[in-house]
Amino acid sequence: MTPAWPVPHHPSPVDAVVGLPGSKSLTARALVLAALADGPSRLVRPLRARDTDLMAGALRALGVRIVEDGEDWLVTPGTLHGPVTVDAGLAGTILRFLPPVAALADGAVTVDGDVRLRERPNAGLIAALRALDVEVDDDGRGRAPFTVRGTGRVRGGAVTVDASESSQIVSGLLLAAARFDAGIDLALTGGVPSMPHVEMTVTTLREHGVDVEATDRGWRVASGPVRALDRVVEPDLSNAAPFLAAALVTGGQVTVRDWPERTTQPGAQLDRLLAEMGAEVARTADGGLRVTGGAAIRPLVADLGEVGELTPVLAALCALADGPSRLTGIGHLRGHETDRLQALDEVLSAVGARVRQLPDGLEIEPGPSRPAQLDSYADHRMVMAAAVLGLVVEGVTVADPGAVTKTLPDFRERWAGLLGERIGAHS
Ligand SMILES: O=C(O)C1=C[C@@H](OP(=O)(O)O)[C@@H](O)[C@H](O)C1
Ligand SMILES: C=C(OP(=O)(O)O)C(=O)O
Repeated sequence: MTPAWPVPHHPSPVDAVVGLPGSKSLTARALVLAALADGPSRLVRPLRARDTDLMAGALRALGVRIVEDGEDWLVTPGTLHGPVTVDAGLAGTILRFLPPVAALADGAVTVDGDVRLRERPNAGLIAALRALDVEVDDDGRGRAPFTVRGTGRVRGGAVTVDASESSQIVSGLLLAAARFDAGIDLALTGGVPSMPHVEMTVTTLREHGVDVEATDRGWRVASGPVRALDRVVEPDLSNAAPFLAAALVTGGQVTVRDWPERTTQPGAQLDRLLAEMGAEVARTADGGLRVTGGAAIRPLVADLGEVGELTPVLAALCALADGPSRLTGIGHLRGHETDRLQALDEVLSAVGARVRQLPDGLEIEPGPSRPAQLDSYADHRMVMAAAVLGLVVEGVTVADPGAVTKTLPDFRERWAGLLGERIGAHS
């Protein structure tokens, strides 16, 4: 447990240009595909944070060579083998991307992690692996800890998958499928959240020369080699959310450097969403995204099913808006790092908003703000949401803010930099 964080109070307009480390989601995919490739790959500026370091550790344990070269990672595939126990921490990307890779290994691979990881839904993935004749020992509900007993090869072929609880179930199967004997013909039984993340998987696979196509009911991946590939990892646009939100909350201006022209990251939708909330959004001549806040924050009525991971910061903005908001399409957030609908209800209510939980979302009505001692819920994005609230709500503290190590270990130093403060002044 890290000591509680008194969140900086800074209602005056911020004016800052920030750069951000690599995308968690792109780093995870790049690592997995480099591990399954036909030669060595270089990852330039991968995210170095708990989720991605644990992913690298898991792949190393399976026989992949991953070494540092300055800020880069050099990945050299090896013969995948067990027996091994993998620490997935609290990472959904490891929980869902690693088991199909483990199925290609020879030997038992046990996946375990934090207490909360053991509650994160995964039944759809385990059922799909079993349908492909992969032996898996689990608690009967598909949750960690479970053991994949690989034989060095996976039959592959047609499989029906329930990915209604997480898009990562689809992504995990597609990422490894080119190495299955018959590839995969994946048909969905129901809906899937976070579609941009599945598109990110498809795009990343194609960049590695994998033949993948959308079908009527899902996706088909042909069996074949995964080409090795050197790649520069884009900055994490979801982690841009709290920094850009600071512009709205304080009526200031924040530019995020190196905003990609084209990307599959869901954070790219921040330009549209923040504009809906009253911000002025523009591209800068040198490739940044500049967000300027106005006199007030407009409420948001939106289906966030495609961009679920943006919800905590957007919900914090809703609590500071000039009218009631309604966020829907995010029932699956109950299975994230914490039950995010419950956590947001508690946090936003504590600072004075009136919150109503819906089966698939939240209604948020701003109220007179009040100081509050908040919890991080071991959730990086809840710490970031609290940081946004604390800019204008005086007296906000967050217990155990170290949760940010999941994707942005130096978040608090960066936040102090945004505000033109030195860390230590407030923490
Ligand atoms: O594939 C990925 O990298 C991710 C997919 C999404 O998962 P869910 O579909 O479970 O929400 C997203 O929320 C998560 O942060 C990252
Ligand atoms: C849901 C998230 O993470 P994970 O990859 O662990 O699912 C997230 O980062 O918001």
